[in-house]
Amino acid sequence: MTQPAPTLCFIGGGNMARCLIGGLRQRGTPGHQIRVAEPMAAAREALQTEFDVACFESNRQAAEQADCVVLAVKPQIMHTVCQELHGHSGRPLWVSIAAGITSTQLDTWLGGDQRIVRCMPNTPALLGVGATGLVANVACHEADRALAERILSAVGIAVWIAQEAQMDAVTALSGSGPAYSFLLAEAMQAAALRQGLDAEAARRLTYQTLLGAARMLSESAEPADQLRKRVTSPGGTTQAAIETLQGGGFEALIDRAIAAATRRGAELAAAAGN
Ligand SMILES: NC(=O)C1=CN([C@@H]2O[C@H](COP(=O)(O)OP(=O)(O)OC[C@H]3O[C@@H](n4cnc5c(N)ncnc54)[C@H](OP(=O)(O)O)[C@@H]3O)[C@@H](O)[C@H]2O)C=CC1
Ligand SMILES: O=C(O)[C@@H]1CCC=N1
Repeated sequence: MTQPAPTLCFIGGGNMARCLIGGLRQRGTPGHQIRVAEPMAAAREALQTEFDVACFESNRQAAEQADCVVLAVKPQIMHTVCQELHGHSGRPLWVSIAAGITSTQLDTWLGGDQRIVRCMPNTPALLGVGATGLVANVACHEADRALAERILSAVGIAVWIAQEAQMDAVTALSGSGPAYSFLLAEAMQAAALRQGLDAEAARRLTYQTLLGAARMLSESAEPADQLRKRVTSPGGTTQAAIETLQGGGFEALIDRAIAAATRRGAELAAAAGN
């Protein structure tokens, strides 16, 4: 028997909410099942036009009768927003996408004894190829976990994480991860220009190369290091590039970047208070 479709409410209609809403709409969630609270009138109008969803200025009004409320505001204002939603009568499942903020903080701010799934999606959700890590608090039932997984797996893969303490690392890896790939794309294009390619050729060749590599990673049975070795002819061009990258501390730099992002998650939580 098919389950009845849940009503979702997004608190905050910014970048990440738009990616999730766009991904859900493109994959068949009807607009009338999605409500969005967004303070800016122009942004509400744009959301309504683009996605045919109901938009509200008031967070409480938007959250009314929702089965699941997705908290999609910045970590810095999450405390204030939760206080505003405190006492919500419908006892929805809360799904937070905020970096850093813990389920214990959310539970306290929302009044206690709340069912909360903390998750970390990423922007490729817009195209249905997102990657989300999730963790449920102890108050959640199997049905809550199933609902959260259903929502997030509609826009990509959803991976349950063993311990909430690991969510900052998930944020650093896959939440922020698309930006690392975009930075690589920017750097590759700039370098190609310096080697004499024109901008359009550099752009097209860079994008298709990253797309091809991503598809090989996800569709081939071989791990990344094997795929890399297949490109790297001994004494050839790739080896020259890889040696330059590794000589410059590429792996150590990535390690430090992911560690910095992980730390920043914990700092955001600490700054938000209890
Ligand atoms: N961007 C990303 O790639 C990812 C972001 N996240 C998380 O998603 C959350 C949102 O980030 P992001 O979408 O990038 O940020 P945005 O600033 O784009 O979105 C936040 C939205 O919340 C709105 N807002 C501000 N104040 C309130 C309020 N009091 N009540 C309701 N809505 C409000 C903002 O409106 P206005 O613009 O008018 O202030 C804005 O539209 C963050 O917690 C972030 O950690 C998670 C995964 C990936
Ligand atoms: O940069 C940020 O803090 C958010 C969380 C992950 C991606 N963007």
